[in-house]
Amino acid sequence: MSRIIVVGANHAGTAALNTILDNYKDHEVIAFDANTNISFLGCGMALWIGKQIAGPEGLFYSTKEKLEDKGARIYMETAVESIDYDKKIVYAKGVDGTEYKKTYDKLILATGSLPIVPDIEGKDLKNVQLVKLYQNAQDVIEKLKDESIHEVAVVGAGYIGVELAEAFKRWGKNVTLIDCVDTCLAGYYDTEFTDGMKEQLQKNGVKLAFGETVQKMEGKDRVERIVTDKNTYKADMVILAIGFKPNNKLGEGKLKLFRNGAFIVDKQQQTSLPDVYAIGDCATVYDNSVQELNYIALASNAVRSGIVAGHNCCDTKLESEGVQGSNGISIWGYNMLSTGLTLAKAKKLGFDAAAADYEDLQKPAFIEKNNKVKIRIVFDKKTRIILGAQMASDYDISMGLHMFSLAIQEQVTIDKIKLLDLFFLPHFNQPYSYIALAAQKAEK
Ligand SMILES: Cc1cc2nc3c(=O)[nH]c(=O)nc-3n(C[C@H](O)[C@H](O)[C@H](O)COP(=O)(O)OP(=O)(O)OC[C@H]3O[C@@H](n4cnc5c(N)ncnc54)[C@H](O)[C@@H]3O)c2cc1C
Ligand SMILES: NC(=O)c1ccc[n+]([C@@H]2O[C@H](COP(=O)([O-])OP(=O)(O)OC[C@H]3O[C@@H](n4cnc5c(N)ncnc54)[C@H](O)[C@@H]3O)[C@@H](O)[C@H]2O)c1
Repeated sequence: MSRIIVVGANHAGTAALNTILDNYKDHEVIAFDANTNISFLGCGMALWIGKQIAGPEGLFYSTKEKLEDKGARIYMETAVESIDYDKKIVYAKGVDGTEYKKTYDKLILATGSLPIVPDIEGKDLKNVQLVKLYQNAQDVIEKLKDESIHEVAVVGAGYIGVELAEAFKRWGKNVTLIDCVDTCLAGYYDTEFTDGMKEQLQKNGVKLAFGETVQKMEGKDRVERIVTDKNTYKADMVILAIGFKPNNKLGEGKLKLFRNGAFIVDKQQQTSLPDVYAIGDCATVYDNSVQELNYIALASNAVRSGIVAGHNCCDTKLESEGVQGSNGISIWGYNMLSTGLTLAKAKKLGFDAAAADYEDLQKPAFIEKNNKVKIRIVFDKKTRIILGAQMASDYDISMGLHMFSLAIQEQVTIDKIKLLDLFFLPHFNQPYSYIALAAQKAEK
């Protein structure tokens, strides 16, 4: 019986474990996780902190017991400290001091990511918080109950920062959202779209400090102020949310790394060493929008990569379809979605790119309860291939984005969308869809 060891049992690890345990019976399956919990949905953290859900209970979909019932052996609060890749041995240590030495036939690294911490003065002051783990959310919620905390500064207006800005306003705190670039969500949307989110944040009382670089945080014991190159803001709590980096410690010097340190994997999730796979936030993805390797830390990518590695580990050849980095956000009911490249990013990467934009009502004008919707399709002017799409509305337009994700994956041209058969029912949409109308505006 061959032995598969999985290191890390959050989204990617759990997906791999379930794939192996549900489909294959002739393997001994062992997993180690350094944390106390499995499968924590960080995506629900802002909803929990913002009191939009009653508690964290629903934010977990698996446990040690569930996985062990299926036949695995799961060691929680047990960190893998080193791996001898030549002898195929994993060395781990539990919080109680117990040491483990286990050989493997196949190894899956699912060690995830770590929040990037800027190396600035004051980063170790009390109430300077990261938000990644279940325990981080618990800490933040405890601190929010402290009535002496009025001013919250959030550094990084990416996905986590924007979602948490809303959550803190829901507690009635004064929130300053700081980003070094001059808008929010700049990695995912062009200015024409981020302007809508800026407006939504301001309308709901979030103070925006965009285009400002944080230089230090000050305070005696607890943080009191945050200093940027342009201003100083009062801050009783500071959230650092400036992105993730891959947790690659176990592969250093042994596995080939991407430019940001992620384990380079092929479409079967195999690393540069045979029998060693890497999945989720610690690994690269194949990005169909640029047709090359990339790093995109998302739970959606993590679970798919776990499935792929699970099958390949058990000798069923399965290749990833690649990804587009499809993503979405909903802030006080304003929904934004994107996939692939923004126009700005496409141009920066050297594509001769253009955007086709359209704005409309979601439903026919005779429907009273109606919402504005905005769409942008980014395409390559030479090949006409769709490179990206962005959508925004206070209507739930999320399903529309999936089609663009597939279009990018399959390298569809924008001209194919112009007369595409899109269903119509007045309860949902218009006979002449804004998706097709946007495509028809694509310059020749
Ligand atoms: C606040 C927040 C909101 C998010 N919202 C979304 C969203 O809406 N949509 C989306 O797609 N993504 C979202 N994400 C990103 C998503 O959570 C990550 O992409 C996802 O968690 C990656 O899963 P993973 O299993 O690869 O890694 P991780 O979640 O980082 O898990 C890695 C696991 O490995 C364990 N581990 C690490 N090193 C060791 C070791 N040496 N030994 C043993 N165990 C180890 C850790 O304890 C951990 O359990 C969000 C993230 C955050 C923080
Ligand atoms: N809804 C979702 O899908 C969702 C929600 C939360 C997190 N996530 C994912 O989790 C990962 C981490 O999220 P995140 O919000 O930390 O990263 P992010 O990449 O979304 O945003 C980071 C932000 O920090 C800014 N920044 C970088 N360095 C800075 C500095 N020194 N000072 C000030 N600002 C700085 C960037 O300009 C960017 O706006 C991402 O991959 C994200 O996509 C996804």
